[in-house]
Amino acid sequence: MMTEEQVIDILKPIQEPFLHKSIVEANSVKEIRVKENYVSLKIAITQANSPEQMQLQQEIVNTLKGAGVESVGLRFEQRQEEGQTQSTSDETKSSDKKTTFIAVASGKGGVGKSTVSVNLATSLAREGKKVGLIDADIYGFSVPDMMGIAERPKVAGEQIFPVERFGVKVISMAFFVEDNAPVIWRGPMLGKMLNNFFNDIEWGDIDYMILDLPPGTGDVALDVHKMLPQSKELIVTTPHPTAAFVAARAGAMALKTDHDVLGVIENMAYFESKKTGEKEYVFGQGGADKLTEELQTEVIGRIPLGQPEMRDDDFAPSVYTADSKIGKIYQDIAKKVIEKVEK
Ligand SMILES: Nc1ncnc2c1ncn2[C@@H]1O[C@H](COP(=O)(O)OP(=O)(O)OP(=O)(O)O)[C@@H](O)[C@H]1O
Repeated sequence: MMTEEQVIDILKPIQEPFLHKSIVEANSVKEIRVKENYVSLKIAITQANSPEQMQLQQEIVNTLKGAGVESVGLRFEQRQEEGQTQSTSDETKSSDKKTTFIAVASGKGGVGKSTVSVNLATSLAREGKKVGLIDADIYGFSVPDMMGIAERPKVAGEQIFPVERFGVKVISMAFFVEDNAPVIWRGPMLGKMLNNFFNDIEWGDIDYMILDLPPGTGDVALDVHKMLPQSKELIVTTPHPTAAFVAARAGAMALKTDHDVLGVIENMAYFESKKTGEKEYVFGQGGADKLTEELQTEVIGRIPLGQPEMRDDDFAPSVYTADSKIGKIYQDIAKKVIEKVEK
């Protein structure tokens, strides 16, 4: 049987991922228990529930097993400044109390719901918020491509860690299907999958959880409403009166299920000439105003037509940079959302 001192010796070469010194030297090993061929450890890490924690976990397990330990039990906790530690083992999931859920909905496809979800999430993160984004558009998931996400979530045992991009933690159905195969699921399966997105992912602390809903008022939208009675709704429409008319149905569903409608975002609201600054209302005018009247809410922002700049160094085809004109409009939208939620 191994002694505690021997375990410490074995752990010495392993680095604390954030402090760049050994976990032993950094006093990260808080508890050691050895019972026959079983070693149980409690480790304090600078950033609990991070991908680094997962790598450290693997390294510790592999190292101990390499030294002949048969089974390893590991618990992590958040490292505290004053040498005090607080267990986070029960807090790995997002704590619902603090998290504001915002479902982004539209009456029909193609109005820019996913583009708005992605840019709202990124802008909230730019405001310093902890943001999660669930691509709940499980039939037509597009968020990873839009944000230029190539990697897949890290998995450790039963834990799944969302992929982080521009400070936003992202989970999409795209991560779980092979080769972009279409998802053909029936209603009950969809609800189950959404449930998994909420409960089986290690979100950590989240201030704002954005949900990119499928277009329309189908099963998934309804499931989200049932599952998250507290979620707030943001409705995306184009300025065309017909689009707004269809969007009103999505809004009506939110209201019927007692959900708070935060407001309306009018996307593709106008085209602004770079030369003259003149605005052309390509898709008509008045749709969002009509919708807000109907839903007794307000227009949170109007986004003109325009594609994000293409950047080779940080490819994300649908994310507007912070200093671009549309990026700034999204920043104002994020500020307004924060003000409305936190006032
Ligand atoms: N303001 C805009 N200016 C120019 N193009 C835009 C704008 N907003 C969105 N688009 C483009 O319109 C297309 C549809 O956008 P997006 O996928 O976000 O819509 P959606 O409502 O989520 O669609 P679906 O419901 O089919 O997933 C995309 O190609 C997107 O790049």
